[in-house]
Amino acid sequence: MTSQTPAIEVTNLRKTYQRAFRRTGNIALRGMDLSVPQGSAFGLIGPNGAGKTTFIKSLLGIVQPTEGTVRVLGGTPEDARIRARIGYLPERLHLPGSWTPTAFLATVRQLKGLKPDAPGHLKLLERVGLSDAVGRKIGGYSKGMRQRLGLAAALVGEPELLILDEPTDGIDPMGRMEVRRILQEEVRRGTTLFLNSHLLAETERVCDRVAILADGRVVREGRLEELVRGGSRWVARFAPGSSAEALALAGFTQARADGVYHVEAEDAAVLNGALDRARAAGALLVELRRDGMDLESVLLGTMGAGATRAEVAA
Ligand SMILES: Nc1ncnc2c1ncn2[C@@H]1O[C@H](COP(=O)(O)OP(=O)(O)OP(=O)(O)O)[C@@H](O)[C@H]1O
Repeated sequence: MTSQTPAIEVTNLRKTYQRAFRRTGNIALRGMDLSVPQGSAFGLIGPNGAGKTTFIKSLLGIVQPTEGTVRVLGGTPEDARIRARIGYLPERLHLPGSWTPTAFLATVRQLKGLKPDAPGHLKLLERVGLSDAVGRKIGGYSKGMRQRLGLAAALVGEPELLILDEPTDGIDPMGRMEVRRILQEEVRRGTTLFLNSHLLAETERVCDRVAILADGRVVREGRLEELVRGGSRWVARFAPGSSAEALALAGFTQARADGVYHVEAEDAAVLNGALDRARAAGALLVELRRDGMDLESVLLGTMGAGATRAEVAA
């Protein structure tokens, strides 16, 4: 695998779940194409039933595609050596209740064909906030604690690719922040992150690329900043007393009475030119931001007017 090889590459991926005693099956993926660059933090979003979990399971060889090709880390999901380089947190975790977390992590490590590393497991448990629960049986863990242990298991062996299906499900807001920090650390280490989360704010904070899956197809894909960018419009707020006429001459259009203006600028030079003219006319800039959308609005816009916020956030 060279540095140019995508971490994940699927072409024309189709999956139909056959149903017993029925002629037609459930179509989950209808010809999905996707390329995830190495080292990226990639978010998959889409409404319920779009095919996200089916896609993730296809990446791991858990679901057999009906048609199409899947390449992961330059190989196939069926190859055990490839799977050993992937850390996976499934949507529904099945953990052995009578085991201790260290015994569980040791087994995960063994299944990956790696040498034992008991001190490394204690560090991992500390990293996911479970140091106080090391001696307890997993059966007594809360939902959030189980999820944290699942994340620790996914991190065993410093994987090159982390595939996480709803990683913060059941985790409290403080815990979510800690998980986000861990994911960001992993991406800085060079790991490729593939995240399926219904918490769009989480995807927005962690990911640099996003794909929208709807009805088994990728309907939009790109850099997060490009998807959420509302074109070349900026929002500027000026201190009270700034002259509206001078600001209009500098290229700013008044948006609200409290000093909020819009300005069109396709690049930094144009933006700074407008700001220089405003300042030269005595206006004091208080706040400046791109007039962008959040990921929820992007998803709503992509899904069409019929989609509701509840549907897209589900
Ligand atoms: N084991 C299965 N047998 C039959 N149909 C299935 C199976 N798993 C998923 N499906 C169907 O495939 C479609 C896609 O489901 P999938 O779970 O991949 O979607 P999803 O985007 O992950 O949904 P959610 O956001 O609700 O978790 C749905 O219509 C679902 O009913």
